[in-house]
Amino acid sequence: METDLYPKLIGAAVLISRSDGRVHLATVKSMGAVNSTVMVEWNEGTSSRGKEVSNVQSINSDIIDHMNPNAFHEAIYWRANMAILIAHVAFLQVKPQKICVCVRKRPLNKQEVIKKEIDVVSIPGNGALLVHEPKQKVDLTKYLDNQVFHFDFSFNETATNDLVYNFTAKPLVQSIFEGGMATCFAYGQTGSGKTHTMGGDFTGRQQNSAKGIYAMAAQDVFTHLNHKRYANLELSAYVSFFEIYNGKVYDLLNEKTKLRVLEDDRQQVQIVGLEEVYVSKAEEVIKMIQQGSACRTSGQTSANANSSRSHAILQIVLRRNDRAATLHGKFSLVDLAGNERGIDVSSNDRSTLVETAEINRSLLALKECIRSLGMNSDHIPFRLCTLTKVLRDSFIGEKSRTCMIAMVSPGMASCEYTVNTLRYDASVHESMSKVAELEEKVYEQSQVEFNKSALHYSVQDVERCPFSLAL
Ligand SMILES: Nc1ncnc2c1ncn2[C@@H]1O[C@H](COP(=O)(O)OP(=O)(O)OP(=O)(O)O)[C@@H](O)[C@H]1O
Repeated sequence: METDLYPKLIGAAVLISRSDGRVHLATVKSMGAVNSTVMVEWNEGTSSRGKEVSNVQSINSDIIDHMNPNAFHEAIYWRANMAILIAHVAFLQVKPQKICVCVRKRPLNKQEVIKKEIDVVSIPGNGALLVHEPKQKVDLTKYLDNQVFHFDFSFNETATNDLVYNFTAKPLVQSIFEGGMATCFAYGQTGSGKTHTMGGDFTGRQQNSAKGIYAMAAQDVFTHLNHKRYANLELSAYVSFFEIYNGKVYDLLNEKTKLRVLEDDRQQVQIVGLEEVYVSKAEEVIKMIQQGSACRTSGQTSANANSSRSHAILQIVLRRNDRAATLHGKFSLVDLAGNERGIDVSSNDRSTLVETAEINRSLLALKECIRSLGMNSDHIPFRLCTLTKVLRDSFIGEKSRTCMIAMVSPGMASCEYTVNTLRYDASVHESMSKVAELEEKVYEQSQVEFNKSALHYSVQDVERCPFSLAL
């Protein structure tokens, strides 16, 4: 195998299937140049596990170059020559889903640990999540009500932003180059990790914007843009960054100028005067993320001292290099405001309560839109709020792709919110399943042939992963 291809595989997401039927999300950590070995790592419970697979046999450089999840075939074939371990790694065709619904649990934070909060969320893997909700019977005996939720993917507290990105937003980058609209939402209770996931890791109050999904998506957009496959499309990338606060739009790249949202006679929604900046490399986008995040509206809630009280939307827009700069594709990355019940907001101030009511109203409207989409309804209630209005074109059209990542806090004190978030996410997941079933049938006919019986994991899981490894 050509060793210069190794760096391109590092960080790639793999799905590992164990002989006992357990499935784990993993990443390629390193590639050994000497004897063609690959080291993969995954999380099991709270500990991290790794495995070295040796004797990598062949690799198709063209496919690795493209890293196109929609075009993966069995282009890479690795076989481990160990007695107990027979590894079969294959690039498989990843099914481009209309909507992917995932959940991510954050670790207990310092305050929760000091308060000796009990972790009530466990992630057994394979898209499942368990909430152990403490309840009381009428005779006052206490018991744990264990509720199970199922999603496309569930990430535990040890998952990195990289891993979450690989399974959620990364597959959507491709779709905007194919002329589609993609949207990735981070949803959850205030303080559950939405900004951490989208905007980047925090070290104290400092946010590392290069480590968030915004930046990773930008990086991938430039990787695609610079690839020979898309050269003839003659595309350029532009970025806009705005927030929706109390139903009003503010430009985060232009001193928080208040903007108007108008709908033209062709039902195209326009944000009048929104700054759309030409960008030529990911570093420029990272600077804009820092600039925009710094002026986002924040406040204090009972769960987060520095809570974002607005929906922030970063859009990476692809335009053709023609005179009209025709829109080719658009990726909207949305860090939603934290959902919190009005009575739990620490302040009794009327404006804070109005703010909370507005946040919850828009989140409900968003769910309604996604639900209507899931039911293939003729009427999608986009006009319910500003958030759904400005994202109108992200939902419509055959080529639109959406990913919803629900964040949950693990502490017992957050249990009620966690369950609410999961119900919201699960209902989105459920409403899309009818569409998914139909797509599944069509897709199965066009699926590349591979020996399903040799793989222990469910076909559905495999199709969603960039590539897979059976142990
Ligand atoms: N996966 C994680 N690993 C480590 N720390 C995390 C993780 N997720 C969140 N945190 C930490 O938890 C705190 C709150 O996270 P964050 O601000 O991202 O929450 P949020 O959901 O955006 O809240 P809000 O809606 O109030 O803005 C931050 O200090 C962040 O660093």
